[in-house]
Amino acid sequence: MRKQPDISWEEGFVWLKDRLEKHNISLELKSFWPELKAYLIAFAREAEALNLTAAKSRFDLLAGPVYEALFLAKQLPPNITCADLGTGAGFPGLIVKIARPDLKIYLVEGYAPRVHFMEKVIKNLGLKEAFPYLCHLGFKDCSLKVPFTIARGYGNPAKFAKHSREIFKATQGYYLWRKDVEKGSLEKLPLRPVYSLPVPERLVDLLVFYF
Ligand SMILES: C[S@@+](CC[C@H](N)C(=O)[O-])C[C@H]1O[C@@H](n2cnc3c(N)ncnc32)[C@H](O)[C@@H]1O
Repeated sequence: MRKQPDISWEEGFVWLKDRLEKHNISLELKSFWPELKAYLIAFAREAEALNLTAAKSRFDLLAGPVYEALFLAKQLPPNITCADLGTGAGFPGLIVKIARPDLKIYLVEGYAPRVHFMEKVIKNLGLKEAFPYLCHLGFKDCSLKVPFTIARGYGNPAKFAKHSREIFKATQGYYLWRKDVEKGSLEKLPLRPVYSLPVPERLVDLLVFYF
């Protein structure tokens, strides 16, 4: 089968801006696009070395994790401190930070090379109040406490709720639940989300927990 040509960064910008506008996600993409693009280029370059499956194309990256992270970024209250659990190379936390500079974010990850990658990106972009944090949660002690947690792809919503509450003593958590990947039903969760928001045009719900 012939490989589809990918879109250019310019086309990607227009596509993403249109999608955000279409769904009333009022973020000023133009103001943080240079940092976002620089981060995604670094990610695409190193994803394989970090044992992360790179998105198949630039378009997949923008239409999937980036768009979902921006949807989440729009929902978060101003000036909060939060931790992204199992952030990998920075999804969604680093994207949220780039779009929402008012937030203080800890990027918690158990695999050291991914933490080193985020340290490098943060330094190169000159981001303030973004802190990669190496810890294998549930296996190593974690002294970090935060009022808010976020995550995507952390295994399942139950693990997210348990670690948010028990390890971080968080009072609220926002979880991007990929329903096609993480099977299960919300009825069976030990703690139900207070509400969930469908991410438009994705098989993803943003679950909002009060712990
Ligand atoms: C499926 S990846 C998802 C990465 C990213 N959040 C995303 O949406 O693309 C899960 C990540 O969580 C990390 N992780 C899983 N369990 C963890 C734990 N208990 N403590 C710290 N990191 C964990 C893994 O190392 C991996 O980088």
